[in-house]
Amino acid sequence: MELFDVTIVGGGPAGLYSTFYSGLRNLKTKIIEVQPVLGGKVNVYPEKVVWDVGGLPPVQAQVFAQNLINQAMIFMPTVYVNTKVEQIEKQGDIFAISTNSGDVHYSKTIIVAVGGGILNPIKLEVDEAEKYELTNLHYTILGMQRFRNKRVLISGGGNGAIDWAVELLRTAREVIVVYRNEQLTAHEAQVEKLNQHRVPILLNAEIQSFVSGTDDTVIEQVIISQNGETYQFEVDDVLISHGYNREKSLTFADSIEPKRKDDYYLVSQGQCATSVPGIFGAGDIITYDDKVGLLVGTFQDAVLAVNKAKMFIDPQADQYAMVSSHNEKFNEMNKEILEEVFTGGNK
Ligand SMILES: Cc1cc2nc3c(=O)[nH]c(=O)nc-3n(C[C@H](O)[C@H](O)[C@H](O)COP(=O)(O)OP(=O)(O)OC[C@H]3O[C@@H](n4cnc5c(N)ncnc54)[C@H](O)[C@@H]3O)c2cc1C
Repeated sequence: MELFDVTIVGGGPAGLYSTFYSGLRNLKTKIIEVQPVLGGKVNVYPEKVVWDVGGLPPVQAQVFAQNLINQAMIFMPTVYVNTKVEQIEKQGDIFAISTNSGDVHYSKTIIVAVGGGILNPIKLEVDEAEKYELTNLHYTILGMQRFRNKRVLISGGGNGAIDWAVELLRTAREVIVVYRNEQLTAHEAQVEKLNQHRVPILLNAEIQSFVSGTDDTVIEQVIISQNGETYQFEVDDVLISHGYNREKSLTFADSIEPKRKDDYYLVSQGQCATSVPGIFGAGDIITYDDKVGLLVGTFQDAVLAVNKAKMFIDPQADQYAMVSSHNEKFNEMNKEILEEVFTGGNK
């Protein structure tokens, strides 16, 4: 049995930064992620530009995710992907973490960083919709180029849908928004951008069916119903942004008390601590007063959670890590980086 100091469940921004910080604090670290790739929710918006992380120039989300992964790997943690944590139980002083592959991982502490859980897009309930998923019916956008000069119909009126509509204005020939409610619920400023570009927005409207062309798997027309009338739109692509269902797969065994009724959450106890000594939380999964559910919030949580884990294992430990400029761990790497700066890469 290999025992780790810290096991981080979830490889999104909170889990990745926890991994880095845990290494910085000399903790033997493991990270477990259910998806085949690390990065968490940031992988849902790879081409979006992220502006609101301090000290970082505006950066495409996919580059940002890769930077986070690179940083997390600096202290060579043990990494499991394609691995779903199913249950956590207490065995004496340590935790046993069971996964879908049947393996059990052992750890002195755990940082739960599962964000919104395992997210699956809410699918469209229209006859035979699945058959178009391999061609021009999308639930997320992995690259803008595909939509260059295309006519794209978007179904949805929340932040996700409207953010995509605004992004698509840069590449698509035409964007049409269809939403079943009376009013869009997205941020006003984004809606205003659509209005400025005179994007047709059909409210009280929903997709009723699709009409394929000669290729039976390609949508050529979308039939929309609105206030008892039906309308037909020629399209190149259809994007459905109706939100996500959260798979509540992670449970806590009876050896772990107290937990909330739905068996998914531990009772939170202020910032990043849970009611269970040795289990901490970071990122979107945890709540506390004035919690910031953004990337910057995940970093603060990660630092707090790791520091608490460190002090749980060693109550005499410093409360937080030495600042990076004084940290001996970076001495060698600093030399390389500075040499590169001074020589402009020409050694
Ligand atoms: C469209 C969109 C745009 C956004 N834009 C911005 C922005 O511009 N700026 C900003 O600051 N924030 C933005 N955010 C918010 C930001 O992405 C989140 O705050 C951040 O991703 C939360 O990180 P997290 O690590 O807590 O959770 P997540 O990113 O959700 O990561 C959690 C990870 O845990 C994994 N997981 C879940 N359950 C298990 C399990 N049982 N076993 C193993 N792994 C599991 C999941 O697969 C996932 O990879 C945006 C969010 C969205 C949806």
